[in-house]
Amino acid sequence: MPSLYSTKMSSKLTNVLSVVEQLEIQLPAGFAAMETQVAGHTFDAASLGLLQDNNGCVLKPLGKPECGERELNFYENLQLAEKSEDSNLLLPLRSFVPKYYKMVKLFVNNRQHTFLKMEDLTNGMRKPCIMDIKVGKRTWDPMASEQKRRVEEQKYLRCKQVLGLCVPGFQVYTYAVSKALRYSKEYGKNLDVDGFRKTIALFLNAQNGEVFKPLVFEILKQLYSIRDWFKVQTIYNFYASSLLIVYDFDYMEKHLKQNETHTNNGISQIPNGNIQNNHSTHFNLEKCPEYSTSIVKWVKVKMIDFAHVFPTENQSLDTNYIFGLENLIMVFEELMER
Ligand SMILES: Nc1ncnc2c1ncn2[C@@H]1O[C@H](COP(=O)(O)OP(=O)(O)OP(=O)(O)O)[C@@H](O)[C@H]1O
Ligand SMILES: O=P(O)(O)O[C@@H]1[C@@H](O)[C@H](OP(=O)(O)O)[C@@H](OP(=O)(O)O)[C@H](O)[C@H]1OP(=O)(O)O
Repeated sequence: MPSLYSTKMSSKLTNVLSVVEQLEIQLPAGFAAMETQVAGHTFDAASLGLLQDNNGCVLKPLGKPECGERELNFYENLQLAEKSEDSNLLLPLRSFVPKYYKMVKLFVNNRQHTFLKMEDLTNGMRKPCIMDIKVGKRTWDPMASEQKRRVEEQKYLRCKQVLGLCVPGFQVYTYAVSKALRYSKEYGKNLDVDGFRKTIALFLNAQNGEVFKPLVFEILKQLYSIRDWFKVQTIYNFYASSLLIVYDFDYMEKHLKQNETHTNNGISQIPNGNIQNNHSTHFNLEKCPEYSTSIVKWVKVKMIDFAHVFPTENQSLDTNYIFGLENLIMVFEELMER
């Protein structure tokens, strides 16, 4: 069962802060535990979670030394993309990841920790629906121990081994209740392929099987751009990296109400794409100008978590990531077809 998070900022903060308080974690003034973190390492005896500041930024702790260093290098390389011999590939990659500002040192519990300061993808959203989707059948990196490989290969089995995708966490606002429903990794670990599809529909607030197509359309548009990049890049292998999909339910609700009178509750049809032989259709986005509205501002698809990114060995495509990404695109395309 999901847990309920209040819509009110203050009580949501209280919810999360209580964990911090219980563990007696002291945070620097102006920072709080990130209230919209849906997956990943959180505050407990062994690790730190993400923080947020008052200026629309999140701070991700570096975590285990080897992971932290890899993620820091990844972002700093991107910052220097103009000077790189791979600038033609690195510059577009920048637009697929959160804006990175700098590395900062902060005291937590009187101990200094290093954080990566970056754009909060949920900033400005009143009812952020957030899904973390880990991409790839293989979620262990070349340095992983036998034990780590075994553990990774047993997790999210019925979903990850078939689709190359898994859901370590998400939250969604719905028409039914005013609070966000939060689903943990335990929910994700029990999903099979059909469960995954249904979970995507749930995340998109599908009504009687129908989704708000401009939303799916925008998600697909952003996924296609990422796929186009993966079809040419041979620099990196992205192991255990995620796509974070975020949209603002508040905006969608208002948009639907405004358009209720003339677009059948805002859920409209678009020219059919065609899914044959299990190949992705690639909708012709230019043929659907009605969906290219202000929606772009409240829907984001970004790549996150680069703790297990490695240079490719033979300058080959990242087929592990591409496999998962293609399947994700197909799940969204199926929803456009309904
Ligand atoms: N830039 C961002 N903006 C908004 N939310 C973010 C951002 N980066 C991370 N998050 C939130 O934090 C969560 C965890 O992020 P991330 O996967 O980077 O952490 P992690 O601890 O490295 O995860 P893992 O345990 O899988 O290694 C995401 O699911 C998302 O909810
Ligand atoms: O404990 P670690 O070494 O930090 O590895 C975690 C891992 O424990 C965690 O698995 P689990 O808690 O679900 O069993 C992984 O979470 P996922 O469920 O999202 O796969 C983390 O991703 C692991 O962290 P890392 O990716 O840095 O190895």
